[in-house]
Amino acid sequence: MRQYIIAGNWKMNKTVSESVQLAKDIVEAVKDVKKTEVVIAPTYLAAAKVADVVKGTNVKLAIQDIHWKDQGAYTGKVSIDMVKEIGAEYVIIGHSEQRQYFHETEETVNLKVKKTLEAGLKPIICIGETLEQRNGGILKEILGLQIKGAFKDVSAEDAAKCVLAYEPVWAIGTGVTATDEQAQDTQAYARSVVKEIYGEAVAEGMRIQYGGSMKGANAPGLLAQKDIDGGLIGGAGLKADTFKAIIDAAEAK
Ligand SMILES: O=C(CO)COP(=O)(O)O
Repeated sequence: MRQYIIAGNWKMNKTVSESVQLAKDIVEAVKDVKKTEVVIAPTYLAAAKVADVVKGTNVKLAIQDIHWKDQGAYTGKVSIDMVKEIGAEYVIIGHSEQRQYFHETEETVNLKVKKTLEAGLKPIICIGETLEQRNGGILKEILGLQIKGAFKDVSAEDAAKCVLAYEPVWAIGTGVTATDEQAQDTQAYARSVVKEIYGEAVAEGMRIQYGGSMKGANAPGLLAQKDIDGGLIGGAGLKADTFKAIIDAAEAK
């Protein structure tokens, strides 16, 4: 049985004080959640203060990105040691917004995955196709490249610590969700690629989140699918009650 993981990716939303407040609201809202792993990913600026809020609670901290170098002259970037020191457990890597707007490539995703694992933290590796790619019939090819690229030279033991997040680009922030069937079919395919690389045990153990306009109303249908093990939530993660509605759907399974 794979444990559901519901993660709120706050993206470039919330000031530091707003982030602290939202973290407090979420901690309070989920204090009785037992089965589901709950994760939040604030901005860099708010991360250390949010870390203090979630310490000792059942809410875990993720960071939205890292640089793969240990330290040095990389203006604007944050290293894995900085992230580790404040107690983050997860790092979101390869988000489609990073890929679209900030030159993220399969190679940089792979470097970040390896750096995160080396430091003992867990990557949430985002994959997903654009509408043009889906309509052009290259969905499987794209996912195959993304998954194989992310896991290049990563051992099976390390791969087993990773979470995959399938986020169709056309469903992010658009209000258009993949249907239960589209998400299930694609995620089953993603799992088959993991199996091809690492075999049955790693593939069956790996959690694969769905992301893209997930909310309380569509979460029960999505989370009922065999290969959907949670959600990476954008918009609905910015309020404790809408985030909690998705967690409730996971808890009810
Ligand atoms: O990109 C996402 C999470 O990383 C999904 O965002 P939305 O839930 O706003 O569509």
